[in-house]
Amino acid sequence: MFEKSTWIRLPRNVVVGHGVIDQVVDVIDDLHLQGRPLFVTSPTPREVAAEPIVAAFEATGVEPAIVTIETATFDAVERVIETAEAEDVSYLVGIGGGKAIDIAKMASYHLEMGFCSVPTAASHDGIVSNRGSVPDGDSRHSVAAEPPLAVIADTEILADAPWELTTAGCADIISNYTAVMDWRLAHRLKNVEYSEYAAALSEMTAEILVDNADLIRPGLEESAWVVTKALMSSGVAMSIAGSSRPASGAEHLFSHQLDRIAPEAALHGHQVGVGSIMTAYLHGGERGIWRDIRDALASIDAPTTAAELGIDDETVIEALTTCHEIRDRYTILGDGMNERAAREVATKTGVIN
Ligand SMILES: NC(=O)C1=CN([C@@H]2O[C@H](COP(=O)(O)OP(=O)(O)OC[C@H]3O[C@@H](n4cnc5c(N)ncnc54)[C@H](O)[C@@H]3O)[C@@H](O)[C@H]2O)C=CC1
Ligand SMILES: O=C(CO)COP(=O)(O)O
Ligand SMILES: [Zn+2]
Repeated sequence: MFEKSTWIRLPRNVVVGHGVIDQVVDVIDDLHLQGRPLFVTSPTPREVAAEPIVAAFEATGVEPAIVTIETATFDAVERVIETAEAEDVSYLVGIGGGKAIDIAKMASYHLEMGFCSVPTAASHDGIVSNRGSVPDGDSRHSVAAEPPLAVIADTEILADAPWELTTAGCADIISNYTAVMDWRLAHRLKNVEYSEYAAALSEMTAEILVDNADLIRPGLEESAWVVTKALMSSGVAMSIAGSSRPASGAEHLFSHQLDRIAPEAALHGHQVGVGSIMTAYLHGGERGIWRDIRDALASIDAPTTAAELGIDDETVIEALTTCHEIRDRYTILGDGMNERAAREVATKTGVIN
C-alpha cells in the first residue's frame, strides 16, 4: 500500500517590481488578513521600508505594532512573540534582510499566525522558504518556520541597497551547486530523503543566475529583478523539499561556523560562496567544478578568498576542521577534515595563501 504524503506550503501572492512597496496594504487585503500587523525589522530596513509601510497602514486606520531586532537569536524570536502577544496583533510582516525575515517567520510559526515577507536586500534565499536558521549555543539547526503568505519585493529598494548585499544573494544561489552534491551524497550513503524536483529546481536556479551574470551589475535595477527571482526560486526548492537541503550543504556549515568563531566578519552569502569553492574541490578534485564556481563568484564581484572575506587563514582552517559538528547533516565533510587536508583544499583553491 502506498502511504507517502507531502504538504508543500508556498506563497499565494508574489509581487515583484519597481515601487511595489506601495501595494503592501492591497496585497494584505487580498489575503483577507485582518486586524493589527506586527512589523519585524532591523534599524536600516526600518527607515527604508518599514516606516513608509506603517504610514500606508495608518492612512487606512490601522496602527501597526513594530519591533526592531539587532541580532538573529532565539532571544530575539522570544521578544517578538512577547510583543505580538502584548500588542494583540493578528499577523506578522518581516521587513529587512535574512535575519529580520528569519526571526519573523520563526515567531509566526510559534504563534500560528500568518506571515508576509518584505525583503529589503537581495542577500539570501530565505525570502520564501519555510525554514529558519539562527545560532543556538554550539550548534545551528535549520528549524521549521512559517512560509510567507505573500512576498512583496520592491526592486527599487533592493537595487538601492549596498551592492555587496546583492552579490551575497548571488553567492547564496551559486552555492546551490555544492548543496545539491552534498544532498545526493547523503541520499546515496545515508538514505537521506531526497527530492529530484527540489534538487533540479535548485540547480537550475543557479544555472540561470550564472547564465545571466552579465545582467548583474551595480546600479542596474534589472539586477535586483534577476537575483530576487532566483532567491525566490531557491526558497521554493527548500519548501518543496521540506528542508534546507537543496540550498544548504557543507558550504553552509562552514559559513555557520565562521559566524561562531568570527562573528559579523562577512555576509552569509559571501561566506557560503567561498565555502562552496572548497567543497566543490572536495567533491570533484582538480577536474571538478570548483573553478567554475570561483569564476562565477568573481564575475559578480563576490569574494573568492579568505582575504576578500576579511577573515584570516587560520580561522578558515579552524572552521573547515570543526564545522561538521555544527549539526547532524551528512555532507562531503563526513566525520570531519583533519588540519592537513583542510590546509590542502584551502590552498589549492586559492582561498588561503
Ligand atoms: N531561512 C532561510 O532559508 C535562510 C536564512 N538565511 C539567513 O539569513 C541571514 C543572512 O541574511 P543577510 O540579509 O545577509 O543578513 P542581515 O539580515 O543581517 O542583513 C545584512 C545587513 O544589511 C542591512 N540591510 C538590509 N536591507 C538594507 C537596505 N535596503 N539598505 C541598507 N542596508 C540594508 C541589514 O540591516 C543588515 O545590517 C543569516 O542569518 C542566514 O542564516 C539565509 C538564507 C536562507
Ligand atoms: O542559508 C540557507 C540556504 O541558503 C539555509 O541555511 P540553514 O541550512 O541553516 O537553514
Ligand atoms: Zn544560505
